[in-house]
Amino acid sequence: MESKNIRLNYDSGNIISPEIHKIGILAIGSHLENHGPALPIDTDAKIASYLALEASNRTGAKFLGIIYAATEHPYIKHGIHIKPIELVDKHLKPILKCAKRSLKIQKVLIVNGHGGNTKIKKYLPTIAEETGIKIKLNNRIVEIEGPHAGSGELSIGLILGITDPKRLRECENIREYPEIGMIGLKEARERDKKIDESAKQLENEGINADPILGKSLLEEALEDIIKDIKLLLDD
Ligand SMILES: Nc1nc(O)c(N)c(N[C@@H]2O[C@H](COP(=O)(O)O)[C@@H](O)[C@H]2O)n1
Ligand SMILES: [Fe+2]
Repeated sequence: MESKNIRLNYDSGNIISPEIHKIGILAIGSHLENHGPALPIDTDAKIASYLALEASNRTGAKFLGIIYAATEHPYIKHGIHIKPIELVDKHLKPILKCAKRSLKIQKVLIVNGHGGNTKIKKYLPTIAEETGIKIKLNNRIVEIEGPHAGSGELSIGLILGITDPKRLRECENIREYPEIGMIGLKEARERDKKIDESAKQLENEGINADPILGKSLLEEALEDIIKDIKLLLDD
């Protein structure tokens, strides 16, 4: 039951401005994607959720949770994904409309933790038009984390507590875990030059899970996310 005559304390707490309550932060990752033996299948969802919640805590913007699906090129066979248009129509648009209706959200920063989701960028103008919400997509962590399920994600996982350090040695077994660095995903490497380069990078450098690297990757991404929140606030 909604009570219209409650005056809410919009200026309370650690917030950058009372106007921040119009801004929502929505995480998107992948919950069903292989990341070798030392990382869970929902690594991308957990990394995106951590970044979205931490940015929300540091700025006061509203944390809107996470989308339950992800998209990917069909030739990258390391998880269960849906088509971009399905992700947009069945998951993204409904949650944005609900945030506007229930929380009076007017602007949303989507924090992405999965490489394949960068493809939703071309749908954002249409979604904004249809929902009346200003939308920005932040891919920073995906841009800087390096090869899939490689040193970057393993290091981030050490900070988040989702990497199993006892299984790091098994990451050398590419036959068993072809998704690591996408080294064993032959078709993906043939179809996408960037993926092939990323695989070669991991083959040359090997795996090195380092909490100092993990912390610096997360802080660099958070800095970029908070910059985007401030741009949305001023827009
Ligand atoms: N080029 C490219 N296309 C995709 O569709 C991808 N999923 C990726 N992934 C790259 O691998 C790293 C981690 O990926 P996830 O976040 O685990 O999907 C990162 O460097 C991505 O750019 N790359
Ligand atoms: Fe990942």
